Parts: sequence; C-alpha cells; structure tokens
Amino acid sequence: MVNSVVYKDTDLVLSVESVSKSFDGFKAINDLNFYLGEGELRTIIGPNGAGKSTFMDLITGRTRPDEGTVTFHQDDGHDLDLTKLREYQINRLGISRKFQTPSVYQDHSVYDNIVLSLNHGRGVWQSLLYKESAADKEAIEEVLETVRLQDLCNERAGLLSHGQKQWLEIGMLLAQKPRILLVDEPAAGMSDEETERTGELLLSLEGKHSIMVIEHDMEFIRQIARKVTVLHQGHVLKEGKFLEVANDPTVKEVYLGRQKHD
Ligand SMILES: Nc1ncnc2c1ncn2[C@@H]1O[C@H](COP(=O)(O)OP(=O)(O)OP(=O)(O)O)[C@@H](O)[C@H]1O
Repeated sequence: MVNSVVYKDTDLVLSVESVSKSFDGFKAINDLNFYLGEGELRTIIGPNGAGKSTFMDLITGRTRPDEGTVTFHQDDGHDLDLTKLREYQINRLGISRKFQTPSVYQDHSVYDNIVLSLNHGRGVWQSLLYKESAADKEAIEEVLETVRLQDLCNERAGLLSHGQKQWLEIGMLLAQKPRILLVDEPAAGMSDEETERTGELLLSLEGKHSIMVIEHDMEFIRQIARKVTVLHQGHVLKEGKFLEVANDPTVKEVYLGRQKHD
C-alpha cells in the first residue's frame, strides 16, 4: 500500500474513513481516508481508473462501500453516516452532484430552468405554473448573477453554448443551496475562455459551499487549486498545494507523466 498524507482539519463537513469498495474482487477504492473542510474548494486528480468516480458514487450513495464510513457533519452538530442512507436521502441533505455532461431542460428558458430546480420535488408543469415568491425571485437573480447568465435569462437553454449549459446546471444546483457540491470534470469540452470563467465561478463559491472538483486539465487545476488530492489505485497518494503535488516525483510517475501535462 502507498503511504498517504491526509490532513484532518477541525472544521469538517465530510469525513471518509477506511473506505473500501471492490468490484468482482478488484479494489476500486482501497482503505481511503479523506476529509473535506467546511467551505473548502478541493480538487481531486488521478490517472484513469484511480477510483475518482467511484469515490463520488460512494459519497452520493450511488454505490455502497464494503467497509468504512462516510460521515456528513451536519450544521446542527449531528453526524450522519451516509453509507446507511439512500441516494435521494443524501441529496436531500444538501449533497449535490454535477455530472460531466450538462443536464438542463433544453426547451425551457434559462430562468425557468432555475425555477424548476428551486421547486425540486414538484413536476415540471406544476413548477412552471407555480408563482415564485419575492424571495424566490431574489434567489434566482442571485444565482443568475453568480453563474453570469443574467443577460441570457430569457434564452432557451437548448440554444446555449456547452459552457453556458454547464454554468446553468451549476446554477440549478446552487439554487438548492447545497452544502456539498461534487463537480465532475466541469471544464471538459470547453473553450479556453469558458474554462477560465468556470474556474472563476468555482473560486467564487469557495467559502459558501464545500466543493469537490474532479479534473484532468492541469491548467484548469492550477487556476482553481487550493488543496489537491491525488488518488491512485483507490487510495490517497498525496495531498497538498498544487506545486507540492505537481512536483512530487511519485505523483509525476503515476499521473502527470501519463497525462502528458507537466
Ligand atoms: N460498476 C463497476 N463494475 C466493475 N468495475 C468498476 C465499476 N465501477 C468502476 N469500476 C472499476 O473501478 C476502477 C475505478 O474506476 P473509476 O471510474 O472510479 O475511476 P476514475 O478515476 O473515475 O477513472 P476515469 O478518470 O477514467 O474516469 C476502474 O478499474 C473501473 O473499471
């Protein structure tokens, strides 16, 4: 097993301890320990097959671990073991996930997409017929401003660029005021300008939400990196600041060398 350096902060929102998960005898996640601080922006990197997606699946309840605990430290001071909960229950606790491909209501306006996500639980038509309160409107405006789509609020979502759709979906999740936001390769398929704006968006969320971003694009990671966790063979290989991680010989060997990014 590789030696790992895992930092444990006091103000935590999530503690993943001794978690393992095998698929047909293959350990995709192997005795993983990971701690996420309140309001932290964390980047997770690792070569293909390192276990990044499985790690997210274990947090969101999509997959159950064979061993270990995933503890969500709630606002009210009570801890909850997420491994005992179902996916929808975890989502209701304020743990949201953004998958790599954008998922928006193509035929509805940008504004209505946010309305639809605000009214989570109601059907599409019920949500659209529902009259937003002044507080809802304010929340929607705030989200649109955060994701910088105010000028496109009446535009049909299907007509947005790939990057704009990704921002809209992030906005839809933000409207639900998540405590933890898991974001899977947000910059994939984006232009350089869109990538930079995505980085600015994620940085602007720091302190307001706890965010975990899986990414491969090293330039983008450099832009958003605070603490970086390197996963390798389902275990934390290294954790630290971008340069500490990027200059680490073992990390270079297992990850950066193969990714042709330096
Ligand atoms: N449902 C499954 N059944 C069998 N094997 C799986 C399953 N899910 C993941 N694996 C295996 O577990 C390992 C880790 O996969 P995972 O997708 O978590 O890695 P990753 O770091 O997200 O990779 P990538 O960067 O390529 O997306 C891989 O070898 C994968 O084939």
